[in-house]
Amino acid sequence: MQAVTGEEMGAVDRYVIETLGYPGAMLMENAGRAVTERLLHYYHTGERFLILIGSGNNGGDGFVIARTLKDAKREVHVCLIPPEEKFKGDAKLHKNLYENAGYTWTSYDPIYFQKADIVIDALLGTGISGDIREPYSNVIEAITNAEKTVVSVDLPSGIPGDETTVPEGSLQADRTITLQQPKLSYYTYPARDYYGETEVVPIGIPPTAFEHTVKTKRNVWSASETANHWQPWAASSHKGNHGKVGIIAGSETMPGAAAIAAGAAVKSGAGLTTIATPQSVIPMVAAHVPEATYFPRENEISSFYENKDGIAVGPGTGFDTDGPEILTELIENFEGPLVVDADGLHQLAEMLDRVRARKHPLIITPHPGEMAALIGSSPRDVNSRRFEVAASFAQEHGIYVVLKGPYTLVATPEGEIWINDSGNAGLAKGGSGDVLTGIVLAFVTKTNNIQPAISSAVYMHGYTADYLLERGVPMETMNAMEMIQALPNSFREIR
Ligand SMILES: NC(=O)C1=CN([C@@H]2O[C@H](COP(=O)(O)OP(=O)(O)OC[C@H]3O[C@@H](n4cnc5c(N)ncnc54)[C@H](O)[C@@H]3O)[C@@H](O)[C@H]2O)[C@@H](O)CC1
Ligand SMILES: [K+]
Repeated sequence: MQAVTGEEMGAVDRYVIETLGYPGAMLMENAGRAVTERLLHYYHTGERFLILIGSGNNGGDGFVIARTLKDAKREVHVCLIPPEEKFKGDAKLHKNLYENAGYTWTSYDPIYFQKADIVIDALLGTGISGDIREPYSNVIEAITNAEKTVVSVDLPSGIPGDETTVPEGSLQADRTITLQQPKLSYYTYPARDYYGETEVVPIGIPPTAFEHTVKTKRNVWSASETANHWQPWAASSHKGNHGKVGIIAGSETMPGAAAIAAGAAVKSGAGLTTIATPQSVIPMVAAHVPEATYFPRENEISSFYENKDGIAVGPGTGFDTDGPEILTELIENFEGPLVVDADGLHQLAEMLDRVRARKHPLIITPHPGEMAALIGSSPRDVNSRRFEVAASFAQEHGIYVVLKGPYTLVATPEGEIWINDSGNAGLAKGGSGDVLTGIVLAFVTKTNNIQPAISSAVYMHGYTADYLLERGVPMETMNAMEMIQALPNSFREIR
């Protein structure tokens, strides 16, 4: 499913209307009917509806919803927020149809909240710009104070379609029925919290309209995509087929990161895993990952990477003195997929010219803080424009960016984005990133199809946390070792 900004949705609408000849009023009819169908599905025990209508096309949808609910003999009161002469175009047409059907409305008065069970928010849609102005800010405050169930049409009023900060006083919906495509704001926080339960309903716009108008591809990657891209093991395979991976990880103060990343790689299908870590750390890590072989990091690193099919570098390395040289050498000379995480990312900012010159896949897995350090900005800035930051950094440097967080984004060198929809807050703790690095490394090794491999790894990482949560493991106690142990179960369910 493709996610769009408000502006892109507007361009799609214009294309459908002007180039394909669909009447705008028909799309509005489809939109309103699709919402009514869902409302009748959820609320079928005599609930009373109050529909609040704004002056734009979101309000126009409101008139269709009102008419079709009344046709279905439901109890509905309709309040217009702006004066009636403000309605134009398709919204005005549907206001007329509503009236011609013999149905009535009143001006807005908060008294009507008293006789309502469900408030339908058809105030503001993707046409919002800037802070919420009167009279809408007042009405939204009154909705909040009324403490009724709120269902928003397309998006909660105030929240824009694109990713940005949330305007103060935006409406908190219990449920949102989004029209045709999910909007970017749905995949960004804190905007996501305002949507409540959300579903997307089709309104009859054909795929060709998106192909012709939306330049940036941003698609959701979920269980079905992961299953479709699963690489089954052939019966005749041997350990060399599944990739020889190398993990440069761990240090005296952070040995666990090596054990976790390598443990995850071993359980995610890597054929042979070798860990490069300081000599003194090897016995501790080996006690946890007996399947791996070991390489003292003090040795010449070229003999470590030369025969590998994929390398990950960074978890818990601390990387003090030898870090930059190792990373530079890998970027310049290692010919397989190279995954750079954690401490490796701290050095990468100084090597971006080398990164751009690299011919082989480079995958970085920053959290917003690490991403901010790479672009010389703040985590707050990154979080307010995750899509833009991930896509432009990936494109500019010709790499794959895995920008972690809720709805982890995978951006490709072409600037396409894949939005991951698995995972929960149990992942927001130390060690979880090391698990992801191990799974990503195992999946990207021995394939030429890098983006599906990364997205599948990200999906499985999140899904494994969901699997644990569903089986009663509290988010607070979820840890990296449990995640690794649960991989066989979550793999079995998805592949
Ligand atoms: N053909 C189309 O374009 C379709 C549009 N649809 C609906 O139309 C919506 C978009 O319609 P519009 O582009 O008319 O815009 P909206 O209906 O979202 O809002 C536009 C209105 O909001 C006011 N406004 C904008 N920013 C404001 C602010 N900060 N504070 C207070 N008021 C503000 C404007 O003055 C204008 O009256 C979609 O969200 C969807 O619900 C659907 O009917 C499907 C078809
Ligand atoms: K709305």
